[in-house]
Amino acid sequence: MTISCPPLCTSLSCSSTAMLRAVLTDTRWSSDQASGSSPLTPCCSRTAGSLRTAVSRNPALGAAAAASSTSESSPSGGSSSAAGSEGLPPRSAAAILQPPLGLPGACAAAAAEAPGRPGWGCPAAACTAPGAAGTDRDPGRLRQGRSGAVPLPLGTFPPPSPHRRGHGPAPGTVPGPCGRSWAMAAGGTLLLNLSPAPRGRSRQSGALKRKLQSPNGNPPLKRKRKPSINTFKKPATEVDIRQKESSSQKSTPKKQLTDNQNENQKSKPFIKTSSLFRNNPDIPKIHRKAVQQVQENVFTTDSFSQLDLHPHLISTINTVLKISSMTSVQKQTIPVLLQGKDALVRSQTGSGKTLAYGIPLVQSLQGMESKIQLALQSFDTMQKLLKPFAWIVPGVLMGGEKRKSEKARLRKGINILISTPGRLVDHIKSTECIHFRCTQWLIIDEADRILDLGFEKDVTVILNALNAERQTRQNVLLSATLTEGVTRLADISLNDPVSISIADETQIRPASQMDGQASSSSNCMEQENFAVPEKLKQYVMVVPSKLRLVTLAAFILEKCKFEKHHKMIIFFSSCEQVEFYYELLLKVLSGGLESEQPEHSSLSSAHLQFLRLHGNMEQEERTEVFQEFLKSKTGILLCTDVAARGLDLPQVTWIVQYNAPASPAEYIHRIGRTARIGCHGNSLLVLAPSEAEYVSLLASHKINVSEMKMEKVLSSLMKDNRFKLHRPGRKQSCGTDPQEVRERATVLQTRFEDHVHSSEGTVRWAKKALQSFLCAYTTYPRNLKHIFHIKSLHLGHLAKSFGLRDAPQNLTAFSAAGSKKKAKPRPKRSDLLKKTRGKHCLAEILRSEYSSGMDTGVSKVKKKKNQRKPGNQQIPT
Ligand SMILES: Nc1ncnc2c1ncn2[C@@H]1O[C@H](COP(=O)(O)OP(=O)(O)OP(=O)(O)O)[C@@H](O)[C@H]1O
Repeated sequence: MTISCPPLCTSLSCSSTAMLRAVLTDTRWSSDQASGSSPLTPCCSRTAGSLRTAVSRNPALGAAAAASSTSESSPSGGSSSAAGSEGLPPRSAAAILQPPLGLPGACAAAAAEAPGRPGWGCPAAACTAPGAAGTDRDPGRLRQGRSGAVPLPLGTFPPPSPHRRGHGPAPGTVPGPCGRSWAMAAGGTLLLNLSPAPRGRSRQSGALKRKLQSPNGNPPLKRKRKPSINTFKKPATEVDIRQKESSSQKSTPKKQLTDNQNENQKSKPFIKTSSLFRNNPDIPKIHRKAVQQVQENVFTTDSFSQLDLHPHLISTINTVLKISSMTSVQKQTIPVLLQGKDALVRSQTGSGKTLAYGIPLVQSLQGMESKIQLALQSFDTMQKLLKPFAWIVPGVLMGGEKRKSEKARLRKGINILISTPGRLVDHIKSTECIHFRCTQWLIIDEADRILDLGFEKDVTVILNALNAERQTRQNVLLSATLTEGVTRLADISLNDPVSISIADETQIRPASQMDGQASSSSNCMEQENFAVPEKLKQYVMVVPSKLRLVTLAAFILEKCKFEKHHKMIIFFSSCEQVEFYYELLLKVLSGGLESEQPEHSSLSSAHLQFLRLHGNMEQEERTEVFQEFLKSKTGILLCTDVAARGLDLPQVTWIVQYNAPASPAEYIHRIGRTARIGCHGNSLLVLAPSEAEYVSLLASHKINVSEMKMEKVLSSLMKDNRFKLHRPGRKQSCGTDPQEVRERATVLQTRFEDHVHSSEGTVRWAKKALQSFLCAYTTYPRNLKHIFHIKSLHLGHLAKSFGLRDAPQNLTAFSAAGSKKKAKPRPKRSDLLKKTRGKHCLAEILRSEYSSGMDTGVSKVKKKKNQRKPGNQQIPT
């Protein structure tokens, strides 16, 4: 989004990964609703106009802006007089709002490409998103706000989806605004929305301690545990495994002499790996009705030269971007925006939405009279698009950079401002020179995400600020999914928008029809159908908790080691899990075990490159990781939902959802990181037996998934002799002998457990990861509680998937924190972790993911690697 600054802002866009791509230009904000089938359907008339007029805004801005515009200089690059102060005609401005992501996707790329441009490039830090704490979910107030003659009340947007989970964003996450040129960050409001204090949950405080409930209604699998680790009844084969492993190690001189780890292991007391394959709940048969998925044609045969664009722009598209024909969403959106209309655009992931608004935006701005010779500072797409139009200056506000330098940039003038909502609001409140008098475009990208993250309050502030200074503006609102909240946002931000939906079939109703009806988000969820890329194959695998870790490991080995040439993203529900599994998989799958099978050096040397990305990482490091994964042809990225939206990562072949997303919409965004722009891709959703019904939920949204069998995945271990159980006299392994597969899985599990139990620190680390998983689990929306209820989890089984041999004893209080308080608080509860702890934990997760970069209370993972090592005391708490 381009924000016109003192000197000049032409367009304003806010986006965060899930950002609101908002390009403010002239006058209005547009929103759409992709209803109906017809692509270009005039939207219902809106009352938003009144909103604009009604906006009151601190006059200070305008005045301040005017005053500030006296600054001089030219942008770093130097060229001319920047917009500065004097005399320079105000630049037109465009603003693009995106959800705060921390990832400067394209931005980072751009930054890298333009090293000489100070202050440019995606400042890593995510924007600050002042908490949306004040969110008002009352739809009635929303209506009032938009029609009234008063400024939009803060937080009157559509009720944020109550199901947003906190992680990931992963609840935190967002990959920052990266994938997209503009982004706005989400704010603290998120916390309130995402952490539905386990209402509706009747939990017994002690339940989590061991077994929360017997899976599938079977008799409790409770096993009595004594203090001794040898209490378990041991399955003969697994005892053997441990012993055999030990003896086989002894028989190999190399191992004894060269591997300290092995030595240490041998000296440890014998600890049995409990059975992985016993006492698991039955894997239910997946019942899913075959549904006809919504398909959208990505490409058209029409070329950009058919459009009335500046010849340099067409030439740039063809030669720099190397694109010749338009995608469907571009074909339908660009002409509408060129006509100066507002639009609400819904099109599937990876279909080219960025250029759908980027091209008309640049076309619009290149004609402006005040052409300031500023060095180009843009990222990726916008930077390339602007190549022939050097006078159009883009800028990014995303946090991660000192406010002072951002202010300096604003003072010099920016034509296209890309910002997260929180960061922009921060500047609106604290930067005197900022003004929106010349803002011609507002682009709100990833609108649904912005609302999910609870940024309605920030968006309201921005709308009021814009409307107070300029009534006319072209507005665009884009999203891959269209929720009730998005249509409400469209209603207040767009002016008589054209609704563009690429799906051949959609049942999304116009906002006008939703009023008074589908008020609950759950209803909305039930009704919305999502378009899935045609060449995306979706799989689901039901895996008992105990086997989750080894199955994931087997899957990674199969795809990334044996099949090779795969690039994989694995989604987790919390930052702590990402850190934990990153270290664990790195150490066990691609670390120190190689020397154990020199005879298989060709296989063992296959390089598994693990990366991780989450909101608790410093922005600078996130950017590095993003860039590394972007350029890599293979690799495994472990991440939270910070990478779920907006990121345009080429050549990703597999998306694994190790923890199920909180909504079908989030599912769509995650899988949308592959099969982009007509390419092939695959996705795998891992579910516990008790979660199998999620498949039906997906089917109700016309999302088809095929079943992948756990046994087949585990059989991949037959290809990796590191996990072979050496039995004297055993014949050469052949095929996929189920017994041997189980043995190998147990050997692998033992390796994981050995690593986790190698020190107190790693055990703590594992418990912490487990704890964060439970915390996240409590935040599934109420309408999904029948599928994801913490009472369905078996803590002992779950512990194994974190490499723990026993269920942690001290999670009761924590788990209670996430549940509804039922009985009277126990005496010392307040001193335990309890509710506040749970909420705090979740809050941290969320905040960290969507931080605008301004908050200070979140503990970030330090860049120094040793600080992240398991066992290190500085593990974030
Ligand atoms: N007309 C086109 N022809 C070929 N490639 C294109 C075209 N338009 C865009 N692309 C490429 O397609 C990829 C995806 O585009 P983009 O990121 O804009 O998708 P999106 O619809 O915004 O996805 P999401 O909803 O997941 O954010 C980008 O790499 C972009 O360069």
